[in-house]
Amino acid sequence: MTHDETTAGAVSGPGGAPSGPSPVRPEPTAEPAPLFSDGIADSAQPPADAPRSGPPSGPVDGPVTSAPAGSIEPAFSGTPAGTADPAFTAEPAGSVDPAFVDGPAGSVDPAFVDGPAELDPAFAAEPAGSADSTPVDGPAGSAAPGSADEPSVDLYAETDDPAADASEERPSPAAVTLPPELAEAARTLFGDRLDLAAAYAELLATDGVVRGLIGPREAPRIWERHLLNCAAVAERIPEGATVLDVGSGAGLPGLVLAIARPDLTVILIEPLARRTSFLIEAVQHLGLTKMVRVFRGRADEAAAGSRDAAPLSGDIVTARAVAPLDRLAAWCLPLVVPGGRLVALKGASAADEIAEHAEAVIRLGGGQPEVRRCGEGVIEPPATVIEVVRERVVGPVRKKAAAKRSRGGRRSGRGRDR
Ligand SMILES: C[S@@+](CC[C@H](N)C(=O)[O-])C[C@H]1O[C@@H](n2cnc3c(N)ncnc32)[C@H](O)[C@@H]1O
Repeated sequence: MTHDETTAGAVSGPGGAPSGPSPVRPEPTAEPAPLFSDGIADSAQPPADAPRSGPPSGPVDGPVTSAPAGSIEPAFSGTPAGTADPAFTAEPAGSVDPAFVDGPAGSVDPAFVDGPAELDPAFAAEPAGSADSTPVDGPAGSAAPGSADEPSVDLYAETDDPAADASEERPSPAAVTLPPELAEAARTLFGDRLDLAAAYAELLATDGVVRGLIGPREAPRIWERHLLNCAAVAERIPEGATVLDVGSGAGLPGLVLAIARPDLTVILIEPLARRTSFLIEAVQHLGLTKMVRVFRGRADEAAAGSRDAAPLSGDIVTARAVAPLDRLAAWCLPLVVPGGRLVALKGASAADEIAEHAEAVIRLGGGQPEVRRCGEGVIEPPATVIEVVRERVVGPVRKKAAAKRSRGGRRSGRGRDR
């Protein structure tokens, strides 16, 4: 069932508002129930455990070309019109046309494009040496080397000098040809949207690299490390769900999920200008404007809403390589409708993160975090996610408690002084 006609109206209100039964079913319906296990995948994180397909079953169809089906524009770049985003002045020369920031009129909700951009000072999620470590308005993000959530740490770390990237030759789309040994897995995960996935892979490997969003050495590994790994998570998402992808970066996993699952409504939440520009263009290029929107801002800004944008919430909130589980829960649970789930793509760190952060997650209104493996029998190793059901709506407890404590403290302090 396709919902390509889905519009912005499908986005529900504040995370805490909805009452009644959750639209989220506890188990996925998109595919026969996979053999979920609570065991930990060896790791789903590139590069250590890049997913590989199962043994190739006979001859494959050969390389998938990047030409997507009919509705997709043949070329990603073009002659844009509009206003340049000053943030683009820092872009590698010639790699990005600033006028593309706003995209063709009407294709992306302006309120989303122009969302607040200041970065969370606790922006430690921005990996070391990120190609895009300069936030639009906020403080430069400092990296958390070796932080636990990292499928992309290596991915981004390879592009710590965007200018250097820009000086490189534009990567060849051929670099991202679907390896024959992954073809079966790709067909299973993307079905008749495989051409669309190929178009996105090409975009990542060309514009994504040129614009410093991913490292040049990622290009040949895009299928195994990124597309298939992210697409495998689709089995955890119920039919027709609204998915918010926090810290989408170049579209992982949100854009991949939108490609693999046309029944979804997807909102990509990303604060950095260069990344949101890429996302907007990618959404347009792939012909996904009816089901995917781009919100420029932080997760907490998306949850809070503003005068121009209603608070966002979704049945499922995804995140990959964004923050450790406790911080992720603080950012993402307010975006999840009660009964819905946070689905955090993690690797070998999953069990450790749960051991370390489960208490914090529960304090924040989440249920006991669970490890799930996705894509078993399709990719090897399967993708590992941590899932957290939003069981309770928890207000800004810390702030209130802190204020009370602080008032009480001052009172008792004054008392003592008197
Ligand atoms: C390491 S990148 C991962 C990008 C993508 N998810 C991937 O797996 O390739 C982390 C992303 O999270 C975004 N981010 C960091 N803090 C955020 C916040 N508070 N709200 C939303 N996005 C955030 C950053 O801008 C960055 O694009």
